[in-house]
Amino acid sequence: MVDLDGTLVDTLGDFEAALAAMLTAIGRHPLSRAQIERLVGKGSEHLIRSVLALTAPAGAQQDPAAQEALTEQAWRYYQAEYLRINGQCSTAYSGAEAGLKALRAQGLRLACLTNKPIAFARPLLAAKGLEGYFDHVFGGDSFARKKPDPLPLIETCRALRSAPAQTLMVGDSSNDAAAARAAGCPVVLVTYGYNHGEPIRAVDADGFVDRLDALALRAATATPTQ
Ligand SMILES: O=C(O)COP(=O)(O)O
Repeated sequence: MVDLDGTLVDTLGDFEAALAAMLTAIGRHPLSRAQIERLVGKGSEHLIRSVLALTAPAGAQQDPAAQEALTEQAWRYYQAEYLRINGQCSTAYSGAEAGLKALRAQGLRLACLTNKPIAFARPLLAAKGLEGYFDHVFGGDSFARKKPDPLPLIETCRALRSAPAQTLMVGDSSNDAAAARAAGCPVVLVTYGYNHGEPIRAVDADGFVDRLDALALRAATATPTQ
């Protein structure tokens, strides 16, 4: 199973554009890509709440009800804008499509498992010509809990009809690795993704690859995994 943001597609440009529109609409300044990179990977609700906390006017005290109302409003702006620009400011990583194609050619069943809402994930994969490689696509709202909880990985293994120990998670972050460890799945991390702005090689994983097509080459000589 393969993560989406930071693993298959570099989506920072989409996040930057959608967040800038949302922040401007509520009278705040846009964030830089470096700031956004640290916040991506834990789903949209976490992103919106973190962005609102980071851009809150200094010394401002808000009561919880007003804060919830602002979060709701921000989410509505963000969702509409993200759906509008989804895929326009993002690029599939070099080697991503070739890697998926080669893994499929080896007879492996593939799932995309992202914390992105499913309503964002499907159109993005379609826009980048990647949707057809997957037997299943699951988003952050497809199950009751998101990565780093093991539940989405366990459910994805079930959908793939593959035991967790035989099912490889490919991701770009400590979030993906923690979920894989908790689910009992082996995990390989790509070295070019976001990892919440932290160095990727410090993360506990079973391997690292610089390109997805390099992973496919390695899989061709190893035990079958999904
Ligand atoms: O947080 C997101 O929206 C995307 O997260 P992902 O790295 O699981 O694709």
